[in-house]
Amino acid sequence: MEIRSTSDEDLEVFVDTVHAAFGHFPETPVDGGGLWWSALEIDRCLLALAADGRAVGTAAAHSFELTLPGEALVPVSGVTAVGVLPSHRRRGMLSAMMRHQLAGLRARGEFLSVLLASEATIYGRFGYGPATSTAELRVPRHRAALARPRARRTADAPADGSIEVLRRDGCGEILEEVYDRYRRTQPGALSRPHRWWDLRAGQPPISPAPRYIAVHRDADGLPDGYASYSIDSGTLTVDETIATDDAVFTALARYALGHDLVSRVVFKHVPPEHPLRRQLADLRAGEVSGVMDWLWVRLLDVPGALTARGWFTDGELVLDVEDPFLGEHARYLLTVRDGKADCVPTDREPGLSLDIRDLGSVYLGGTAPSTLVRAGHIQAHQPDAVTLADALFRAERSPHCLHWF
Ligand SMILES: CC(=O)SCCNC(=O)CCNC(=O)[C@H](O)C(C)(C)COP(=O)(O)OP(=O)(O)OC[C@H]1O[C@@H](n2cnc3c(N)ncnc32)[C@H](O)[C@@H]1OP(=O)(O)O
Repeated sequence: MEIRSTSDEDLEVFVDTVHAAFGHFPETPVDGGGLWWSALEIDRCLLALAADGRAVGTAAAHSFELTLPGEALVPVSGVTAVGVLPSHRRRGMLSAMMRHQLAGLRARGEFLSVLLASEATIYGRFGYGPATSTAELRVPRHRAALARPRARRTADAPADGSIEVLRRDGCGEILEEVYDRYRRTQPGALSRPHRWWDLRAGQPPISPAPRYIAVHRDADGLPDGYASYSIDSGTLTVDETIATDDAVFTALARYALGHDLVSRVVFKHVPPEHPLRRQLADLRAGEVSGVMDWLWVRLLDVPGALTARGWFTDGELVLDVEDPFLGEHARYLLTVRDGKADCVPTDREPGLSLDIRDLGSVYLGGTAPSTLVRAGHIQAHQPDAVTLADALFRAERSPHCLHWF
């Protein structure tokens, strides 16, 4: 087997191979664009070739920016389009491509790689851990009243602005600008490169699917949030609600929940613990369903990754980190002072011993280390190390990612 990078002339075979691996036929181009694969960076794609030279496996990487806790923006590779033809599976092709790709990412100086997994059983062995979750919140309209806010200044204070209804086709620049502002302060969010909006490559509201967009504007008329939605058989489905603050989210949710000729509102891609459920007068009216892992994170350089994010509690913790796939094992002293971390090799006794995939899961603050201790995946050598790790790794708010790639 050979693994090689691709160039422009390989695009067709790459796209054909990945579609055959997933068992789909390539979509028909819409106005020359709008296809997921049009956003591929061809020099970042890999083909695995069988002994006879035929392409049998694929993997690709997008160049994104990821927002870490503390509003740190770092480059990451978004691994995607991973596939092996059904005729060539379980012979180690994926493992070989992962090894090749991770080495390449390190050679680029990247310390993090991320992906969305088609199946949750595939990527742990390669050192990826599930770091964010997503869910749908379903609200029947007859139980959609919002409670009166109990705090004086709250997210439910009416946002001082207005909502305008536009069609997707007329407002691409607004969506791009608002999304970009939102993602810079949301831990776990990925950038959406301009090319994606230009090519309409992705899922709604990036893709060409027809959508209405409720655009929220502040008191000065500047867009600061949007909800992209469609209505079918009495269900209003919101693809994504992007808001630069909580009051704007509430205003957009109030708009969706107040829509006439609708019996149910489904908010897709919300964090499972979204405050909107708490804003409903009837706590049981908001049904959280379809909870699933979304962004998987892989650390490629532990000190690089740990010193890049922001921290909110001071402390000192020794982490003993095993990376079975890359055959690495090291012990680090993590020292956090005034929001910044120092991370150096040490031979001190560890507080926690953990697999690199579990470090990926706790890295963005979306999974408490104590949960993985209780699950039997992280070993705690001192009881207070767990309490300290929980305090150290938390983020300013739950990490969340809703970009599909
Ligand atoms: C980020 C993304 O793009 S997600 C998309 C992933 N792709 C798909 O789901 C498309 C359909 N599936 C496929 O193309 C293939 O089955 C792949 C890519 C998932 C696996 O490719 P293979 O070449 O068969 O994997 P490979 O032989 O290297 O297997 C490596 C290990 O993973 C395991 N494994 C592979 N696929 C799966 C799976 N779907 N579920 C559970 N375990 C799996 C193998 O059993 C093997 O385990 P071992 O190391 O304990 O022996």
